[in-house]
Formats: sequence, C-alpha cells, structure tokens
Amino acid sequence: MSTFATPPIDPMRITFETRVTAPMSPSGPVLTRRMSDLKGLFADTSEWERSLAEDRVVYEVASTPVPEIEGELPQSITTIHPGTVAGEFHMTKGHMHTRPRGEIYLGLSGVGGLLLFDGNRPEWIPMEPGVIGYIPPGWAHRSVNTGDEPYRFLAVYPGDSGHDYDWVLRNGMGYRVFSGPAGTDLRPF
Ligand SMILES: O=P(O)(O)OC[C@H]1O[C@](O)(CO)[C@@H](O)[C@@H]1O
Repeated sequence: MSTFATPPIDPMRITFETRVTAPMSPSGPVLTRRMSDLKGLFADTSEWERSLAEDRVVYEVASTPVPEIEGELPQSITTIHPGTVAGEFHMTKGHMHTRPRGEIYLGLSGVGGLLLFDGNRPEWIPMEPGVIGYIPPGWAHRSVNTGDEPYRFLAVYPGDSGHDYDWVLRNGMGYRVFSGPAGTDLRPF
C-alpha cells in the first residue's frame, strides 16, 4: 500500500491538440507571458521598450492539474509565437531549477531550439516535432522559436524542481539566438 504526503493525484488520460494553442484536457493553470514580462532579457533594450506599446503575447504555458510538489511529474505545453526583437528570436524567460532536477521536452509542432547553460558551457539543441530534448540537473534552460509559425513543445519535470529566474539575469544563457542570413545565428551572450 502506498503512502502519500499530500492527497494523491489520480491516474489520468490527458489529451491535447498538437498543432493549435488550446488548453489540455483536463487543464490546470495557463500562464501567459507578454513582452513586458521579459524585461532585461533581449539584447536591444530600446527595441524591447518600443515593443511595449503593443505588449504582444510571446508565449503561453498550458499545464495539466498535476501540482508542483515533490514526487509528482507535472506536464505543460508551451507555445512560443513567432517573432523577433531587433532580430533576436522570441524566447522563454529561461530559468535554473532551484534543486538538482532534470526535465524532458518533446517537440510537437513548429521549429525552435533548447538553449542550455551550466554557467560555463552553452549547448544548443535544435527542436522539431518528434525530437526529445533532455535537460540534465544543473543546466539553466530557455526555449526559442526559430521559425515563422508557433513552436510548441511538451515539458515534463519533477514537481519540486523550482524556478530560479534571477540566475539567468545574473549569468545570462551563454548564447543569444538571432535570425541570420543563413538561418539561426548563435551569438555569444
Ligand atoms: O519558466 P519560463 O522560463 O518562463 O518558461 C516556461 C517553461 O518552464 C516550464 O514551465 C517548466 O520548465 C516549461 O513548461 C515552460 O516551457
């Protein structure tokens, strides 16, 4: 017989549309991040400030009702809308887990990339439907839409991972990801 520190979550069947922004079913919290939520992250601060007049949605994170607590494995689908700020692709804020926890991403639609940084070495994993990106413990991670349609991916992570956003503001992410003449252009941070 299992014992639980919190009320147990029942096994569940979760459905979602792979190509459109729609809630998962059953659905949990939905997070919407606009340009104004991405302060201090894009290289061209003036262009970022100009974008605030419109304050467009950059990405949305739709979660299932699995709580972010030890032992659970929450899931979410992130949709990053296409676009750039002075050539720098739309991206998530990026964070380091506050505990040494890994995470798995699965590309669902569109194209993008998973940028990882351990404080010394950046890594870039190109993502597309059918690609699994593995984030080992101790690597900050950010997702980037490098295409011209929404980029969507599933994330599965230990519920007690935690999100440290200040780490990224202090340390950067190793690379910045720009749209270049030959496609994706990774520039030193
Ligand atoms: O927390 P950020 O950096 O805004 O990005 C959201 C990402 O974090 C997660 O919530 C969990 O790592 C992902 O589902 C999502 O892509």
